[in-house]
Amino acid sequence: MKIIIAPDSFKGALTAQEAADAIETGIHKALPEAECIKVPMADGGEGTVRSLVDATGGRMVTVPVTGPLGQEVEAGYGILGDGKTAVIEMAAASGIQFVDENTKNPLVTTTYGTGQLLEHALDHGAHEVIIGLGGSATNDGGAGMARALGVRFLDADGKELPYGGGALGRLATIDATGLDPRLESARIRLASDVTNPLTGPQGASAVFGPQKGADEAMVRTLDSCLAHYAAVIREQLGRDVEDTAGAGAAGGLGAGFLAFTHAEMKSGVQIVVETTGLTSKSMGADYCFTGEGGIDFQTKFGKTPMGTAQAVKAASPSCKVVALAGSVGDGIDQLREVGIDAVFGISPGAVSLQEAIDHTAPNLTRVAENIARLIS
Ligand SMILES: O=C(O)[C@H](O)CO
Repeated sequence: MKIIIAPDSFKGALTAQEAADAIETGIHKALPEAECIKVPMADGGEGTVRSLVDATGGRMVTVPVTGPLGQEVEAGYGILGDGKTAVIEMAAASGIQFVDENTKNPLVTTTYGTGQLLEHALDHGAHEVIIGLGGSATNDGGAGMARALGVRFLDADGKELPYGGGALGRLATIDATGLDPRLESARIRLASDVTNPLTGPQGASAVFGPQKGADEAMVRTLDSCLAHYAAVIREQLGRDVEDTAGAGAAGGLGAGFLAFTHAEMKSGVQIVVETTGLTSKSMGADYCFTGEGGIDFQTKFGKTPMGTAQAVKAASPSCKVVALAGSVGDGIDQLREVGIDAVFGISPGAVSLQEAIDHTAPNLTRVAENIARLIS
């Protein structure tokens, strides 16, 4: 019997690799002969770098870069097992965790450090880069990222603008002549956590600005700065990035990548499926065990268990897909439509969140073993 084990991480408890190990232990207690193939998964959100590094036998690299407030921070990214693909989560360099209640200020925060990570990856031989967008402290449209890669953003007097989305209203000229030429040929795939446009009521500033410290007046300022930025990009670079789905991700970093590189925007789980080779590994599979910390109807909008189920069933239509979750929310019946045949909560009873987190591995093992006993 061939069983694919392809969970996401269980946030705060286990990496995807650790979750897969715990599930495998349970299955082997009941089905010692089963051929288990472990594929740590992710959907582009937090944990994606770790899962892809683990799934491909890659390695982590840590680099000092400029944090969102201009401070030095240590940021990690992954080089995958093929040695030529880098995976960067923008939040590692420019994330919300680097600011606090007193310092968060999306008028001034910058994605410069994300650009430095990308440059470091190119310097170390990456030809393909996967960038996870989301969890940012920034609202600068990716101008900081582009600046780190050689673009100059000038005001009407020809002076370089300071960091931050609040300065973009004064943008007069984009000088992209110094843009790193390696970006011409690098394949960049953006794994976005949202599909919002750059500006407007559904845009980066209106929807995500408040969580980064913007009040109503600041949201209006930031939104008009990004609209002006998009207009200058349109005029001077001939690219229209304002309304593209995902352009508003990570404070408009999506738009920055679309404006200054040949990046393609894709669903995060799709990128992970492609990179791990999940579909080909699933040929002839009888069962698939997937899972995530929390599962509910939203899982069908592109989260890991859904993307996993679709990839596995594309390879083996008769494969049964079982999802294990720390918490099971409303509407899980809807998940059958997207290929998840059954969902099991792993908690043994009413316990505190901390207890549930602490016991995630043995709980996964116990439930996987019991399901495997039914199968056997
Ligand atoms: O970083 C952000 O702005 C949100 O996570 C949406 O991408």
